[in-house]
Amino acid sequence: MSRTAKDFFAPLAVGAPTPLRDIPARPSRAIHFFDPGNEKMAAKVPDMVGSVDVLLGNLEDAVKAENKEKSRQGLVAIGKATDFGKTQFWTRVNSLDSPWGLDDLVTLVTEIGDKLDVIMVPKVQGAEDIHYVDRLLAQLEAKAGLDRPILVHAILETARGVANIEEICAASPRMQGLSLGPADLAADRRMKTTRVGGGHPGYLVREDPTRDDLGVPQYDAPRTSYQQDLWHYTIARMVDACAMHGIYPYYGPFGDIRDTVACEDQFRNAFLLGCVGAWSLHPAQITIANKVFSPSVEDVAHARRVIAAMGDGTGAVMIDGKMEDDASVKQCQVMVALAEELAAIDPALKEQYDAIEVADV
Ligand SMILES: CC(=O)SCCNC(=O)CCNC(=O)[C@H](O)C(C)(C)COP(=O)(O)OP(=O)(O)OC[C@H]1O[C@@H](n2cnc3c(N)ncnc32)[C@H](O)[C@@H]1OP(=O)(O)O
Ligand SMILES: CC(=O)C(=O)O
Ligand SMILES: [Mg+2]
Repeated sequence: MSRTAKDFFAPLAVGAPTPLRDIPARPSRAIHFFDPGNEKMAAKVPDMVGSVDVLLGNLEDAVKAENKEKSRQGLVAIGKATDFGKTQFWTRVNSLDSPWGLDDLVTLVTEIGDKLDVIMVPKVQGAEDIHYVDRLLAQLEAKAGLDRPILVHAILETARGVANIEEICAASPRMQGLSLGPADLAADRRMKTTRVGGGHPGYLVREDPTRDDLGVPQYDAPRTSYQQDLWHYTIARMVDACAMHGIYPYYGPFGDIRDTVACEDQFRNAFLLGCVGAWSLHPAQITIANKVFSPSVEDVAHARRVIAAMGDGTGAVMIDGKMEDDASVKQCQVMVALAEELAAIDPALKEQYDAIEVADV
C-alpha cells in the first residue's frame, strides 16, 4: 500500500528536510542543457547565469559512456564554483537501470546538494522509480545536512511511463514536473519518426476532394493538407496530470537546431496547451523559449482589463464585443499571475508589462 495521507509529507529519513506542501511556481521557460564535461560548454555557464531560467548539467544521453565520470566531476566543480542567483540549477542523472545512476545521485547530493534545485530522472516507468529516488534522496540529504528538499522531475519517454502518468505525478511530494522525451518515447512506442521532437510531414490530414458539376469527387485535383502534431496527445495528458497534482509540464527537446521557426511553433503549441517551458539544447533556443513562454504584452493588457472590469470576479460583461464572465476572469488571472512571476526575475519583461497604459487596461 502506498503512503497514507497522514505520512505523505513526513521525511523519509531521520534528519532529512521536511517535504514541501506546494511546489513553487518558479520561472522555467528554458531548461538549458549543457554537458559539464565539455570544456567549451562548461566555460560558458557562468556567463549564462541570469540570462536563462534553468541551467541543467546533463549526465545522461548525449554524454559518451567514457566521459560519464568526467561530466559528473565537471558538474560538481561548476556547482561549487558558481553563484546561480535567481537562475535555477538542475541536473539530469543517468537512468536508474544504468551503471551510473546511483553514483550520480550519491555524488551530486553529497557534494553540491545545497546548490541543486531539481534532479531530472530519465525513463521513469512508474511510481516505483520515484519511490526509489525519493527514499535515497532523503537519506543523502540527511547525510549532507541539507535544510531544503531537492525536487524531482520525471521524463516521460516510455509507453509504460505515459500509461502510469498519474501515479508518477502523485508518487512523492518532491515531484516538480514532467518533460516529454520524444526521442526515446518514439523508439519505445515503435513510432516511425527519426526526429527529436517536432512535427512530421507525413502526419497530416488532407481536405476532401472537390466535386464536379455531377457531384463526382475529383481525387486528382490539388487539395490542401495540414500537418498535424505527433505529440499533441502526450502533451495534453501531461498537462492534465500535472495540473491535477499541482506540478508543471514541459515540452522537451527540439532537435532541429537551425529550424528556429518550427521550434518556435512547437514551443508555442505547448505554451498554449499549458506547458510552462521547454528544453534548450543550444544557446539559440533560449531566446525562443524565453519569448514563447512569456505572455505577450497584448495578452497581459487584455487580461488586466477583464480583471478590472469584472470587479469581484462574478457576473458577465461585454468587452470589445465579447462576453467575459467568472470563468474567463480565471483564465485572465492565470495570464497575469504568470506575467508577475516572470517580471520578478526578468527586468526587460517587467518594463514592457509596466508600460501597459492604464487606458489599455
Ligand atoms: C534526446 C535528448 O536527450 S536531448 C538532451 C541531450 N542532448 C543535449 O544535451 C545536446 C546539447 N547540445 C549540444 O551538444 C550541442 O549544442 C550540439 C551538438 C547540438 C551542437 O553543437 P555545435 O555543433 O558545437 O554547435 P555550434 O557550433 O552552433 O555552437 C556554437 C557555440 O555554442 C556552444 N554551445 C553549443 N551548445 C551549447 C550548449 N548547449 N550550452 C552551451 N554552449 C553551447 C558551442 O560549444 C560553441 O562554442 P564556441 O563558439 O566557443 O565554439
Ligand atoms: C528528451 C529525451 O530524453 C528524449 O527525447 O529521449
Ligand atoms: Mg531520452
